[in-house]
Amino acid sequence: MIEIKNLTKKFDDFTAVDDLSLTIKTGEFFGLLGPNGAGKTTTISMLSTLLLPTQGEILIDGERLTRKRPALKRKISVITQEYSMRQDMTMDEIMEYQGRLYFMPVKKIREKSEELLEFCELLPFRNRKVRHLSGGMKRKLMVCRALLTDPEILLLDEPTAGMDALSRRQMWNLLRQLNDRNLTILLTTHYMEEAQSLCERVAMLQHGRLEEVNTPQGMIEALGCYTVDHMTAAGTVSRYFHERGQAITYLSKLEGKCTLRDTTLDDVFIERAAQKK
Ligand SMILES: Nc1ncnc2c1ncn2[C@@H]1O[C@H](COP(=O)(O)OP(=O)(O)OP(=O)(O)O)[C@@H](O)[C@H]1O
Repeated sequence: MIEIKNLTKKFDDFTAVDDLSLTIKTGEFFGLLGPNGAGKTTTISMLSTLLLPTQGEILIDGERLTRKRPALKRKISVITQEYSMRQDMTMDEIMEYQGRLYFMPVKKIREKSEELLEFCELLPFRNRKVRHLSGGMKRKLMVCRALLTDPEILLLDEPTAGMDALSRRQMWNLLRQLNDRNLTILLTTHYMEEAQSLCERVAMLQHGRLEEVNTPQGMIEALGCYTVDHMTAAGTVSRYFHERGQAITYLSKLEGKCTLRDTTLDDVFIERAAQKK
Protein backbone atom coordinates (compact mmCIF):
# COMPACT_ATOMS: atom_id res chain seq x y z
CA MET A 1 0.00 0.00 0.00
CA ILE A 2 1.18 3.51 -0.83
CA GLU A 3 0.20 6.24 1.62
CA ILE A 4 0.93 9.78 0.52
CA LYS A 5 0.54 12.10 3.47
CA ASN A 6 0.36 15.90 3.16
CA LEU A 7 3.01 15.83 0.44
CA THR A 8 4.29 19.22 -0.70
CA LYS A 9 7.04 20.08 -3.17
CA LYS A 10 8.25 23.62 -3.61
CA PHE A 11 10.73 24.86 -6.18
CA ASP A 12 11.90 28.10 -4.52
CA ASP A 13 8.63 30.02 -3.96
CA PHE A 14 6.61 27.97 -6.42
CA THR A 15 4.48 25.13 -5.04
CA ALA A 16 4.32 22.29 -7.61
CA VAL A 17 2.59 19.77 -5.29
CA ASP A 18 0.45 21.18 -2.54
CA ASP A 19 -0.50 19.15 0.55
CA LEU A 20 -1.36 16.01 -1.38
CA SER A 21 -2.84 13.08 0.57
CA LEU A 22 -3.73 9.86 -1.19
CA THR A 23 -3.81 6.13 -0.52
CA ILE A 24 -3.24 3.56 -3.25
CA LYS A 25 -4.09 -0.01 -2.37
CA THR A 26 -1.84 -2.98 -3.10
CA GLY A 27 -2.68 -4.38 -6.53
CA GLU A 28 -4.61 -1.27 -7.54
CA PHE A 29 -4.39 0.31 -11.00
CA PHE A 30 -4.38 4.03 -10.27
CA GLY A 31 -4.21 7.09 -12.54
CA LEU A 32 -2.89 10.58 -11.82
CA LEU A 33 -4.63 13.02 -14.14
CA GLY A 34 -4.54 16.75 -14.65
CA PRO A 35 -3.61 19.42 -17.14
CA ASN A 36 -0.03 20.34 -18.07
CA GLY A 37 1.85 21.53 -15.01
CA ALA A 38 -0.61 20.03 -12.51
CA GLY A 39 2.18 18.29 -10.60
CA LYS A 40 1.88 14.70 -11.85
CA THR A 41 5.54 14.17 -12.78
CA THR A 42 6.70 15.90 -9.60
CA THR A 43 4.56 13.48 -7.56
CA ILE A 44 5.96 10.47 -9.44
CA SER A 45 9.48 11.81 -8.92
CA MET A 46 8.93 11.97 -5.15
CA LEU A 47 7.53 8.43 -5.17
CA SER A 48 10.68 7.25 -6.92
CA THR A 49 12.82 9.36 -4.49
CA LEU A 50 14.34 11.22 -7.43
CA LEU A 51 12.99 14.37 -5.73
CA LEU A 52 12.70 14.88 -1.99
CA PRO A 53 9.48 16.34 -0.57
CA THR A 54 9.55 19.80 0.98
CA GLN A 55 6.96 18.60 3.49
CA GLY A 56 4.94 15.48 4.13
CA GLU A 57 5.83 11.84 3.72
CA ILE A 58 5.28 8.68 1.71
CA LEU A 59 4.73 5.32 3.40
CA ILE A 60 5.16 2.05 1.55
CA ASP A 61 3.48 -0.80 3.39
CA GLY A 62 3.59 1.35 6.53
CA GLU A 63 7.30 2.22 6.28
CA ARG A 64 8.58 5.70 5.54
CA LEU A 65 10.18 5.98 2.09
CA THR A 66 13.60 7.63 2.09
CA ARG A 67 16.68 7.36 -0.09
CA LYS A 68 18.45 5.56 2.73
CA ARG A 69 16.14 2.54 2.58
CA PRO A 70 17.28 0.51 -0.45
CA ALA A 71 15.08 -2.50 0.41
CA LEU A 72 11.99 -0.29 0.41
CA LYS A 73 13.10 1.57 -2.73
CA ARG A 74 13.51 -1.77 -4.47
CA LYS A 75 9.80 -2.38 -4.16
CA ILE A 76 9.30 0.51 -6.59
CA SER A 77 10.31 0.81 -10.25
CA VAL A 78 9.77 3.89 -12.35
CA ILE A 79 9.47 4.41 -16.07
CA THR A 80 10.09 8.03 -16.98
CA GLN A 81 8.80 10.00 -19.97
CA GLU A 82 12.19 10.09 -21.65
CA TYR A 83 13.85 7.10 -23.27
CA SER A 84 16.68 6.84 -20.78
CA MET A 85 18.62 4.08 -22.52
CA ARG A 86 22.00 3.88 -24.26
CA GLN A 87 21.36 3.91 -28.01
CA ASP A 88 24.34 1.70 -28.84
CA MET A 89 23.30 -1.18 -26.58
CA THR A 90 21.21 -4.20 -27.55
CA MET A 91 18.14 -5.25 -25.57
CA ASP A 92 20.13 -8.03 -23.90
CA GLU A 93 22.88 -5.58 -22.96
CA ILE A 94 20.38 -3.10 -21.53
CA MET A 95 18.89 -5.83 -19.34
CA GLU A 96 22.27 -7.15 -18.23
CA TYR A 97 23.49 -3.64 -17.39
CA GLN A 98 20.40 -3.02 -15.27
CA GLY A 99 20.75 -6.34 -13.45
CA ARG A 100 24.41 -5.65 -12.66
CA LEU A 101 23.46 -2.25 -11.23
CA TYR A 102 21.36 -4.15 -8.71
CA PHE A 103 24.05 -6.80 -8.11
CA MET A 104 21.91 -9.60 -9.52
CA PRO A 105 23.73 -12.85 -10.37
CA VAL A 106 24.32 -13.13 -14.14
CA LYS A 107 22.39 -16.42 -14.39
CA LYS A 108 19.36 -14.81 -12.74
CA ILE A 109 19.63 -11.74 -15.03
CA ARG A 110 19.65 -13.97 -18.13
CA GLU A 111 16.71 -16.12 -16.99
CA LYS A 112 14.59 -13.18 -15.92
CA SER A 113 15.46 -11.12 -19.03
CA GLU A 114 14.43 -13.96 -21.29
CA GLU A 115 11.14 -14.40 -19.42
CA LEU A 116 10.36 -10.66 -19.56
CA LEU A 117 11.37 -10.14 -23.19
CA GLU A 118 9.24 -13.15 -24.11
CA PHE A 119 6.31 -11.81 -22.07
CA CYS A 120 6.58 -8.44 -23.87
CA GLU A 121 6.99 -10.16 -27.27
CA LEU A 122 10.45 -8.66 -27.69
CA LEU A 123 12.55 -11.84 -27.60
CA PRO A 124 13.06 -12.06 -31.40
CA PHE A 125 14.68 -8.60 -31.27
CA ARG A 126 16.94 -9.17 -28.28
CA ASN A 127 20.11 -8.49 -30.28
CA ARG A 128 18.80 -5.32 -31.86
CA LYS A 129 20.35 -2.03 -30.76
CA VAL A 130 18.12 0.53 -29.03
CA ARG A 131 18.67 3.04 -31.84
CA HIS A 132 17.01 0.62 -34.27
CA LEU A 133 13.89 0.01 -32.16
CA SER A 134 10.51 1.63 -32.79
CA GLY A 135 9.09 3.95 -30.12
CA GLY A 136 6.66 1.24 -28.98
CA MET A 137 9.45 -1.34 -28.67
CA LYS A 138 11.57 1.08 -26.65
CA ARG A 139 8.70 1.64 -24.22
CA LYS A 140 8.18 -2.11 -23.85
CA LEU A 141 11.91 -2.56 -23.24
CA MET A 142 11.69 0.09 -20.51
CA VAL A 143 8.90 -1.97 -18.92
CA CYS A 144 11.09 -5.12 -19.08
CA ARG A 145 14.01 -3.26 -17.56
CA ALA A 146 11.83 -1.85 -14.79
CA LEU A 147 10.49 -5.32 -13.94
CA LEU A 148 13.89 -7.05 -13.82
CA THR A 149 14.25 -6.48 -10.08
CA ASP A 150 10.76 -7.84 -9.29
CA PRO A 151 9.20 -4.60 -8.01
CA GLU A 152 5.81 -4.57 -6.30
CA ILE A 153 4.94 -1.08 -7.51
CA LEU A 154 5.36 0.25 -11.04
CA LEU A 155 5.26 4.00 -11.66
CA LEU A 156 4.75 5.06 -15.26
CA ASP A 157 4.93 8.66 -16.44
CA GLU A 158 2.88 8.91 -19.64
CA PRO A 159 3.65 5.36 -20.79
CA THR A 160 2.02 5.68 -24.21
CA ALA A 161 2.88 9.27 -25.15
CA GLY A 162 3.47 9.47 -28.88
CA MET A 163 2.51 5.86 -29.59
CA ASP A 164 0.29 4.88 -32.49
CA ALA A 165 -3.12 3.37 -31.73
CA LEU A 166 -2.02 -0.26 -32.13
CA SER A 167 1.14 0.07 -30.01
CA ARG A 168 -0.93 1.85 -27.37
CA ARG A 169 -3.42 -1.02 -27.20
CA GLN A 170 -0.54 -3.50 -26.93
CA MET A 171 0.90 -1.50 -24.03
CA TRP A 172 -2.51 -1.42 -22.34
CA ASN A 173 -2.78 -5.21 -22.62
CA LEU A 174 0.71 -5.61 -21.20
CA LEU A 175 -0.05 -3.34 -18.24
CA ARG A 176 -3.36 -5.14 -17.58
CA GLN A 177 -1.58 -8.49 -17.51
CA LEU A 178 1.00 -7.13 -15.08
CA ASN A 179 -1.73 -5.72 -12.85
CA ASP A 180 -3.49 -9.11 -12.96
CA ARG A 181 -0.28 -10.51 -11.44
CA ASN A 182 -0.90 -8.17 -8.49
CA LEU A 183 1.57 -5.47 -9.52
CA THR A 184 0.41 -2.11 -8.15
CA ILE A 185 0.42 0.37 -11.04
CA LEU A 186 0.39 4.15 -10.81
CA LEU A 187 0.45 6.01 -14.09
CA THR A 188 0.09 9.53 -15.34
CA THR A 189 -1.57 10.12 -18.66
CA HIS A 190 -3.08 12.82 -20.84
CA TYR A 191 -5.17 10.21 -22.63
CA MET A 192 -8.49 10.04 -20.82
CA GLU A 193 -9.48 6.97 -22.84
CA GLU A 194 -6.41 5.25 -21.39
CA ALA A 195 -7.32 6.18 -17.83
CA GLN A 196 -10.96 5.13 -18.35
CA SER A 197 -9.93 1.82 -19.84
CA LEU A 198 -7.19 0.87 -17.38
CA CYS A 199 -7.58 2.61 -14.03
CA GLU A 200 -9.75 1.44 -11.17
CA ARG A 201 -9.50 4.90 -9.60
CA VAL A 202 -8.12 8.21 -10.75
CA ALA A 203 -7.01 11.37 -8.98
CA MET A 204 -7.57 14.76 -10.61
CA LEU A 205 -4.81 17.27 -9.84
CA GLN A 206 -4.94 20.97 -10.57
CA HIS A 207 -2.16 23.43 -9.72
CA GLY A 208 -0.59 20.80 -7.47
CA ARG A 209 -3.75 20.27 -5.43
CA LEU A 210 -5.92 17.20 -5.34
CA GLU A 211 -9.39 17.99 -6.67
CA GLU A 212 -11.03 14.59 -6.53
CA VAL A 213 -10.36 10.87 -6.26
CA ASN A 214 -12.97 8.62 -7.78
CA THR A 215 -13.54 5.76 -10.18
CA PRO A 216 -13.69 6.90 -13.82
CA GLN A 217 -17.31 5.72 -13.89
CA GLY A 218 -18.09 7.71 -10.71
CA MET A 219 -16.80 10.89 -12.37
CA ILE A 220 -18.78 10.18 -15.53
CA GLU A 221 -21.98 9.52 -13.55
CA ALA A 222 -21.56 12.79 -11.66
CA LEU A 223 -21.51 14.67 -14.97
CA GLY A 224 -24.26 12.58 -16.56
CA CYS A 225 -23.85 9.32 -18.47
CA TYR A 226 -25.55 10.55 -21.66
CA THR A 227 -24.15 13.25 -23.91
CA VAL A 228 -25.93 15.11 -26.66
CA ASP A 229 -23.57 16.78 -29.13
CA HIS A 230 -25.10 19.56 -31.19
CA MET A 231 -23.09 20.73 -34.19
CA THR A 232 -23.71 24.46 -34.56
CA ALA A 233 -22.10 27.13 -36.72
CA ALA A 234 -20.09 28.17 -33.63
CA GLY A 235 -18.84 24.61 -33.03
CA THR A 236 -20.03 21.52 -31.16
CA VAL A 237 -22.09 22.19 -28.05
CA SER A 238 -22.35 19.23 -25.63
CA ARG A 239 -24.95 18.75 -22.91
CA TYR A 240 -24.96 15.99 -20.33
CA PHE A 241 -27.91 14.09 -18.89
CA HIS A 242 -28.40 11.56 -16.12
CA GLU A 243 -31.42 9.95 -17.84
CA ARG A 244 -31.45 8.66 -21.38
CA GLY A 245 -35.09 9.81 -21.76
CA GLN A 246 -34.15 13.40 -20.88
CA ALA A 247 -31.34 13.31 -23.44
CA ILE A 248 -33.69 12.05 -26.16
CA THR A 249 -36.32 14.70 -25.35
CA TYR A 250 -33.66 17.44 -25.55
CA LEU A 251 -32.22 16.03 -28.78
CA SER A 252 -35.63 15.78 -30.45
CA LYS A 253 -36.09 19.55 -30.06
CA LEU A 254 -32.76 20.45 -31.65
CA GLU A 255 -32.35 21.52 -35.25
CA GLY A 256 -29.37 20.57 -37.37
CA LYS A 257 -26.91 17.75 -36.84
CA CYS A 258 -26.87 16.20 -33.37
CA THR A 259 -25.97 12.87 -31.78
CA LEU A 260 -26.57 10.99 -28.55
CA ARG A 261 -23.62 9.04 -27.09
CA ASP A 262 -22.15 7.75 -23.84
CA THR A 263 -20.24 10.32 -21.79
CA THR A 264 -16.50 9.63 -21.46
CA LEU A 265 -13.75 10.68 -19.08
CA ASP A 266 -12.61 13.03 -21.86
CA ASP A 267 -15.88 14.93 -21.40
CA VAL A 268 -15.30 15.13 -17.64
CA PHE A 269 -11.83 16.55 -18.22
CA ILE A 270 -12.98 19.06 -20.86
CA GLU A 271 -15.94 20.25 -18.76
CA ARG A 272 -13.73 20.83 -15.74
CA ALA A 273 -11.20 22.74 -17.84
CA ALA A 274 -14.01 24.86 -19.35
CA GLN A 275 -15.46 25.68 -15.92
CA LYS A 276 -12.08 27.02 -14.82
CA LYS A 277 -11.77 29.44 -17.75
N1 LIG B 1 12.86 21.44 -11.24
C1 LIG B 1 11.89 22.34 -11.31
N2 LIG B 1 12.12 23.63 -11.02
C2 LIG B 1 11.14 24.56 -11.06
N3 LIG B 1 9.86 24.27 -11.39
C3 LIG B 1 9.57 23.01 -11.71
C4 LIG B 1 10.57 21.98 -11.68
N4 LIG B 1 9.97 20.81 -12.04
C5 LIG B 1 8.68 21.11 -12.27
N5 LIG B 1 8.45 22.41 -12.07
C6 LIG B 1 7.15 23.09 -12.22
O1 LIG B 1 6.21 22.43 -11.39
C7 LIG B 1 4.94 22.38 -12.02
C8 LIG B 1 4.48 20.95 -12.10
O2 LIG B 1 5.29 20.27 -13.04
P1 LIG B 1 5.07 18.74 -13.40
O3 LIG B 1 6.11 18.37 -14.40
O4 LIG B 1 4.99 17.95 -12.15
O5 LIG B 1 3.62 18.80 -14.06
P2 LIG B 1 2.84 17.68 -14.86
O6 LIG B 1 1.48 17.61 -14.29
O7 LIG B 1 3.63 16.42 -14.90
O8 LIG B 1 2.80 18.35 -16.30
P3 LIG B 1 2.81 17.68 -17.77
O9 LIG B 1 1.47 17.07 -17.94
O10 LIG B 1 3.03 18.86 -18.66
O11 LIG B 1 3.94 16.68 -17.83
C9 LIG B 1 5.11 23.06 -13.39
O12 LIG B 1 4.67 24.38 -13.31
C10 LIG B 1 6.60 22.99 -13.63
O13 LIG B 1 7.04 24.05 -14.45
